[in-house]
Amino acid sequence: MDWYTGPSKPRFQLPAGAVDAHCHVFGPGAEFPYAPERKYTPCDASKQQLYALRDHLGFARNVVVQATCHGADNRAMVDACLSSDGKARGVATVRRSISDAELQALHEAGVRGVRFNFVKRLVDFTPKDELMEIAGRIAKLGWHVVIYFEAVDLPELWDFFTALPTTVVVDHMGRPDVSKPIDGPEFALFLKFMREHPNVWSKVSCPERLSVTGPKALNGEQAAYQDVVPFARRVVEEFPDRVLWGTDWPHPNLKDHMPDDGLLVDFIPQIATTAELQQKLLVTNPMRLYWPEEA
Ligand SMILES: O=C(O)c1cc(C(=O)O)oc(=O)c1
Repeated sequence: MDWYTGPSKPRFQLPAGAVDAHCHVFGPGAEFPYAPERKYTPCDASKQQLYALRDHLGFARNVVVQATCHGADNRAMVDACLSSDGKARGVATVRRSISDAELQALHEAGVRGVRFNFVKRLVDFTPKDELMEIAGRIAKLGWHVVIYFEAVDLPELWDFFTALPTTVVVDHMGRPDVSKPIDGPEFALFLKFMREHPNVWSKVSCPERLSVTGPKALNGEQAAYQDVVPFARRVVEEFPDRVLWGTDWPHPNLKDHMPDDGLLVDFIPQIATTAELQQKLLVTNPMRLYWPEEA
Protein backbone atom coordinates (compact mmCIF):
# COMPACT_ATOMS: atom_id res chain seq x y z
CA MET A 1 0.00 0.00 0.00
CA ASP A 2 1.14 3.55 -0.68
CA TRP A 3 1.26 5.89 2.28
CA TYR A 4 -1.62 8.29 2.98
CA THR A 5 -1.61 11.29 0.65
CA GLY A 6 -2.46 14.72 1.98
CA PRO A 7 -2.14 14.01 5.72
CA SER A 8 -4.03 16.41 7.98
CA LYS A 9 -2.33 19.08 10.06
CA PRO A 10 -2.08 17.68 13.58
CA ARG A 11 -4.27 19.31 16.19
CA PHE A 12 -1.63 18.40 18.76
CA GLN A 13 1.11 21.00 18.66
CA LEU A 14 4.45 19.22 18.87
CA PRO A 15 6.95 20.80 21.28
CA ALA A 16 9.73 22.86 19.67
CA GLY A 17 12.57 20.63 18.52
CA ALA A 18 10.48 17.42 18.33
CA VAL A 19 12.19 14.41 16.74
CA ASP A 20 10.46 11.79 14.57
CA ALA A 21 12.69 9.02 15.93
CA HIS A 22 11.54 6.19 13.67
CA CYS A 23 10.98 6.62 9.94
CA HIS A 24 12.41 5.21 6.73
CA VAL A 25 13.30 6.07 3.17
CA PHE A 26 12.68 3.56 0.36
CA GLY A 27 14.97 4.04 -2.62
CA PRO A 28 14.01 5.54 -4.98
CA GLY A 29 14.72 2.12 -6.45
CA ALA A 30 16.19 3.51 -9.68
CA GLU A 31 18.88 5.31 -7.64
CA PHE A 32 19.22 3.03 -4.60
CA PRO A 33 18.19 -0.49 -5.63
CA TYR A 34 16.36 -2.72 -3.16
CA ALA A 35 18.29 -5.66 -1.74
CA PRO A 36 18.07 -8.96 -3.65
CA GLU A 37 17.36 -10.80 -0.35
CA ARG A 38 14.43 -8.49 0.59
CA LYS A 39 11.12 -9.98 1.74
CA TYR A 40 8.96 -7.21 0.29
CA THR A 41 9.25 -4.57 -2.42
CA PRO A 42 7.95 -1.22 -1.25
CA CYS A 43 6.76 1.82 -3.11
CA ASP A 44 9.51 4.43 -3.49
CA ALA A 45 9.58 6.93 -0.60
CA SER A 46 12.25 9.57 -1.06
CA LYS A 47 14.14 11.80 1.34
CA GLN A 48 12.40 14.85 -0.17
CA GLN A 49 9.01 13.34 0.63
CA LEU A 50 10.16 12.44 4.15
CA TYR A 51 11.41 15.95 4.85
CA ALA A 52 8.25 17.53 3.41
CA LEU A 53 6.25 15.39 5.84
CA ARG A 54 8.55 16.45 8.70
CA ASP A 55 7.83 20.09 7.98
CA HIS A 56 4.11 19.54 7.46
CA LEU A 57 3.69 17.71 10.78
CA GLY A 58 5.89 20.13 12.73
CA PHE A 59 8.87 17.92 13.55
CA ALA A 60 12.34 19.47 13.65
CA ARG A 61 14.42 16.33 13.07
CA ASN A 62 14.31 12.69 11.97
CA VAL A 63 15.98 9.43 12.83
CA VAL A 64 16.08 7.43 9.60
CA VAL A 65 16.12 3.71 10.36
CA GLN A 66 17.48 1.30 7.76
CA ALA A 67 14.54 -0.66 6.33
CA THR A 68 14.93 -4.39 5.72
CA CYS A 69 14.09 -3.99 2.01
CA HIS A 70 17.53 -2.35 1.64
CA GLY A 71 19.35 -5.16 3.50
CA ALA A 72 22.81 -4.03 4.60
CA ASP A 73 23.15 -1.51 1.76
CA ASN A 74 22.84 1.72 3.71
CA ARG A 75 23.24 4.14 0.79
CA ALA A 76 19.67 5.47 0.68
CA MET A 77 19.59 6.08 4.46
CA VAL A 78 23.08 7.66 4.42
CA ASP A 79 22.13 9.88 1.48
CA ALA A 80 19.04 11.04 3.41
CA CYS A 81 21.14 11.89 6.46
CA LEU A 82 23.77 13.72 4.43
CA SER A 83 21.07 15.80 2.68
CA SER A 84 19.35 16.88 5.88
CA ASP A 85 21.49 19.85 7.01
CA GLY A 86 22.26 17.93 10.18
CA LYS A 87 18.57 17.41 10.93
CA ALA A 88 18.64 13.64 10.47
CA ARG A 89 20.64 10.90 12.11
CA GLY A 90 20.57 7.25 11.09
CA VAL A 91 20.43 3.65 12.23
CA ALA A 92 22.22 1.19 9.92
CA THR A 93 22.22 -2.51 9.23
CA VAL A 94 25.72 -3.96 8.92
CA ARG A 95 27.36 -7.35 8.46
CA ARG A 96 30.46 -8.55 10.27
CA SER A 97 32.46 -8.04 7.06
CA ILE A 98 32.18 -4.22 7.42
CA SER A 99 35.58 -2.53 7.85
CA ASP A 100 36.46 -0.03 10.57
CA ALA A 101 36.85 2.64 7.87
CA GLU A 102 33.32 1.93 6.62
CA LEU A 103 31.94 2.18 10.16
CA GLN A 104 33.75 5.48 10.59
CA ALA A 105 32.25 6.77 7.33
CA LEU A 106 28.77 5.83 8.58
CA HIS A 107 29.49 7.69 11.81
CA GLU A 108 30.50 10.79 9.91
CA ALA A 109 27.28 10.60 7.88
CA GLY A 110 25.30 10.69 11.14
CA VAL A 111 24.71 7.01 11.95
CA ARG A 112 24.46 6.37 15.69
CA GLY A 113 23.11 2.82 15.89
CA VAL A 114 22.71 -0.56 14.24
CA ARG A 115 19.48 -2.50 13.90
CA PHE A 116 19.18 -6.21 14.67
CA ASN A 117 15.95 -7.66 13.30
CA PHE A 118 14.39 -10.88 14.61
CA VAL A 119 11.02 -10.66 12.86
CA LYS A 120 11.00 -13.79 10.71
CA ARG A 121 8.71 -12.40 8.00
CA LEU A 122 11.25 -9.60 7.39
CA VAL A 123 14.72 -11.15 7.52
CA ASP A 124 16.70 -14.38 7.39
CA PHE A 125 18.37 -15.53 10.59
CA THR A 126 21.78 -13.99 11.46
CA PRO A 127 23.87 -16.00 13.96
CA LYS A 128 23.96 -14.36 17.40
CA ASP A 129 27.75 -14.56 17.63
CA GLU A 130 27.97 -12.40 14.51
CA LEU A 131 25.56 -9.86 16.02
CA MET A 132 27.45 -9.83 19.32
CA GLU A 133 30.70 -9.19 17.49
CA ILE A 134 29.09 -6.24 15.66
CA ALA A 135 27.68 -4.91 18.95
CA GLY A 136 31.16 -4.98 20.51
CA ARG A 137 32.61 -3.02 17.60
CA ILE A 138 29.91 -0.34 17.43
CA ALA A 139 29.96 0.10 21.23
CA LYS A 140 33.39 1.67 20.79
CA LEU A 141 31.83 4.36 18.58
CA GLY A 142 29.27 5.18 21.28
CA TRP A 143 26.45 3.75 19.15
CA HIS A 144 23.44 1.76 20.37
CA VAL A 145 21.61 -1.36 19.15
CA VAL A 146 18.00 -1.20 17.94
CA ILE A 147 16.16 -4.53 18.22
CA TYR A 148 12.95 -5.54 16.47
CA PHE A 149 11.19 -8.69 17.63
CA GLU A 150 7.73 -10.04 18.48
CA ALA A 151 6.56 -10.45 22.08
CA VAL A 152 6.33 -14.25 21.89
CA ASP A 153 10.05 -14.43 21.05
CA LEU A 154 11.31 -12.39 24.01
CA PRO A 155 11.91 -15.39 26.34
CA GLU A 156 14.18 -17.06 23.78
CA LEU A 157 16.04 -13.82 22.98
CA TRP A 158 16.34 -12.64 26.60
CA ASP A 159 19.89 -13.89 27.29
CA PHE A 160 21.21 -12.37 24.08
CA PHE A 161 19.49 -9.02 24.60
CA THR A 162 20.58 -8.69 28.21
CA ALA A 163 24.21 -9.42 27.26
CA LEU A 164 24.41 -6.54 24.74
CA PRO A 165 27.10 -4.04 25.83
CA THR A 166 25.32 -0.88 24.62
CA THR A 167 22.13 1.07 25.05
CA VAL A 168 19.40 -1.11 23.54
CA VAL A 169 16.32 0.42 21.87
CA VAL A 170 13.27 -1.78 21.31
CA ASP A 171 11.19 -1.07 18.21
CA HIS A 172 7.44 -0.71 18.72
CA MET A 173 7.37 -1.97 22.35
CA GLY A 174 8.43 -5.44 21.26
CA ARG A 175 5.13 -5.84 19.40
CA PRO A 176 2.79 -6.77 22.26
CA ASP A 177 -0.37 -8.69 21.45
CA VAL A 178 -2.76 -5.99 22.69
CA SER A 179 -5.70 -8.40 22.67
CA LYS A 180 -4.06 -10.03 25.70
CA PRO A 181 -4.42 -8.45 29.16
CA ILE A 182 -2.01 -5.64 29.92
CA ASP A 183 -1.30 -7.30 33.28
CA GLY A 184 -0.75 -10.73 31.71
CA PRO A 185 2.59 -12.58 31.64
CA GLU A 186 3.64 -11.52 28.15
CA PHE A 187 3.62 -7.76 28.69
CA ALA A 188 4.84 -8.25 32.27
CA LEU A 189 7.96 -9.86 30.84
CA PHE A 190 8.56 -6.84 28.61
CA LEU A 191 8.16 -4.43 31.54
CA LYS A 192 10.54 -6.61 33.59
CA PHE A 193 13.04 -6.47 30.72
CA MET A 194 13.00 -2.66 30.90
CA ARG A 195 12.81 -2.46 34.70
CA GLU A 196 15.77 -4.77 35.33
CA HIS A 197 17.93 -3.32 32.55
CA PRO A 198 18.34 0.45 32.70
CA ASN A 199 20.14 0.42 29.35
CA VAL A 200 16.92 -0.69 27.57
CA TRP A 201 14.75 1.96 25.90
CA SER A 202 11.52 1.54 23.92
CA LYS A 203 9.84 3.20 20.98
CA VAL A 204 6.17 3.57 21.84
CA SER A 205 5.34 3.80 18.16
CA CYS A 206 3.21 1.95 15.62
CA PRO A 207 -0.23 1.78 17.22
CA GLU A 208 -1.53 1.30 13.66
CA ARG A 209 0.38 -2.00 13.46
CA LEU A 210 -0.52 -3.25 16.92
CA SER A 211 -4.18 -2.29 17.17
CA VAL A 212 -6.84 -4.95 16.71
CA THR A 213 -9.94 -2.93 17.52
CA GLY A 214 -9.02 0.51 16.12
CA PRO A 215 -10.58 2.91 15.50
CA LYS A 216 -8.19 3.77 12.68
CA ALA A 217 -6.39 7.11 12.42
CA LEU A 218 -8.57 8.20 9.49
CA ASN A 219 -11.41 10.63 8.88
CA GLY A 220 -10.46 13.00 11.69
CA GLU A 221 -10.48 10.30 14.40
CA GLN A 222 -9.06 11.85 17.59
CA ALA A 223 -9.31 8.72 19.75
CA ALA A 224 -7.56 6.21 17.50
CA TYR A 225 -6.24 2.76 18.45
CA GLN A 226 -7.83 2.62 21.89
CA ASP A 227 -6.55 -0.91 22.60
CA VAL A 228 -2.91 0.20 22.27
CA VAL A 229 -3.25 3.24 24.53
CA PRO A 230 -2.93 1.49 27.92
CA PHE A 231 0.17 -0.45 26.81
CA ALA A 232 2.01 2.59 25.45
CA ARG A 233 0.91 4.78 28.34
CA ARG A 234 2.22 2.24 30.85
CA VAL A 235 5.66 2.28 29.22
CA VAL A 236 5.76 6.09 28.97
CA GLU A 237 4.73 6.55 32.61
CA GLU A 238 7.02 3.92 34.09
CA PHE A 239 10.07 4.77 31.96
CA PRO A 240 9.65 8.44 30.98
CA ASP A 241 13.38 8.93 30.37
CA ARG A 242 13.77 5.91 28.08
CA VAL A 243 11.00 6.26 25.50
CA LEU A 244 11.02 7.51 21.90
CA TRP A 245 8.29 8.10 19.34
CA GLY A 246 8.25 7.97 15.55
CA THR A 247 5.75 8.03 12.71
CA ASP A 248 7.16 4.88 11.05
CA TRP A 249 6.47 6.63 7.74
CA PRO A 250 6.14 5.27 5.01
CA HIS A 251 4.70 2.38 7.04
CA PRO A 252 6.18 -0.75 5.44
CA ASN A 253 3.95 -3.79 5.02
CA LEU A 254 0.69 -2.40 6.31
CA LYS A 255 -2.07 -4.48 4.76
CA ASP A 256 -5.20 -3.15 6.43
CA HIS A 257 -5.07 0.64 6.14
CA MET A 258 -2.62 3.52 5.84
CA PRO A 259 -3.02 5.95 8.73
CA ASP A 260 -3.32 9.70 8.26
CA ASP A 261 0.07 10.77 9.66
CA GLY A 262 -1.41 13.96 11.09
CA LEU A 263 -3.84 11.87 13.15
CA LEU A 264 -0.96 9.62 14.22
CA VAL A 265 0.65 12.70 15.77
CA ASP A 266 -2.69 13.37 17.48
CA PHE A 267 -2.33 9.91 19.08
CA ILE A 268 0.66 11.14 21.12
CA PRO A 269 -1.24 13.03 23.87
CA GLN A 270 -3.25 9.86 24.56
CA ILE A 271 -0.07 8.08 25.65
CA ALA A 272 2.03 10.98 26.98
CA THR A 273 -0.58 12.91 28.88
CA THR A 274 1.38 15.83 30.33
CA ALA A 275 3.59 18.50 28.78
CA GLU A 276 6.52 17.14 30.77
CA LEU A 277 6.10 13.58 29.45
CA GLN A 278 5.67 14.92 25.91
CA GLN A 279 8.85 16.98 26.18
CA LYS A 280 10.85 13.93 27.29
CA LEU A 281 9.34 11.60 24.69
CA LEU A 282 9.69 13.94 21.74
CA VAL A 283 12.69 16.15 22.52
CA THR A 284 14.86 15.38 25.56
CA ASN A 285 15.20 11.62 25.07
CA PRO A 286 15.87 11.50 21.31
CA MET A 287 18.29 14.43 21.62
CA ARG A 288 20.19 12.61 24.37
CA LEU A 289 20.51 9.50 22.23
CA TYR A 290 21.08 10.96 18.75
CA TRP A 291 22.46 14.49 19.26
CA PRO A 292 24.18 14.18 22.67
CA GLU A 293 26.57 16.99 21.75
CA GLU A 294 23.58 19.38 21.67
CA ALA A 295 21.46 17.89 24.43
O1 LIG B 1 6.57 -4.46 10.82
C1 LIG B 1 7.15 -4.23 9.73
O2 LIG B 1 6.84 -4.78 8.67
C2 LIG B 1 8.28 -3.28 9.73
C3 LIG B 1 9.25 -3.43 8.73
C4 LIG B 1 10.36 -2.64 8.79
C5 LIG B 1 11.47 -2.83 7.85
O3 LIG B 1 11.27 -3.50 6.84
O4 LIG B 1 12.55 -2.32 8.15
O5 LIG B 1 10.51 -1.68 9.74
C6 LIG B 1 9.54 -1.47 10.71
O6 LIG B 1 9.76 -0.60 11.56
C7 LIG B 1 8.41 -2.31 10.70
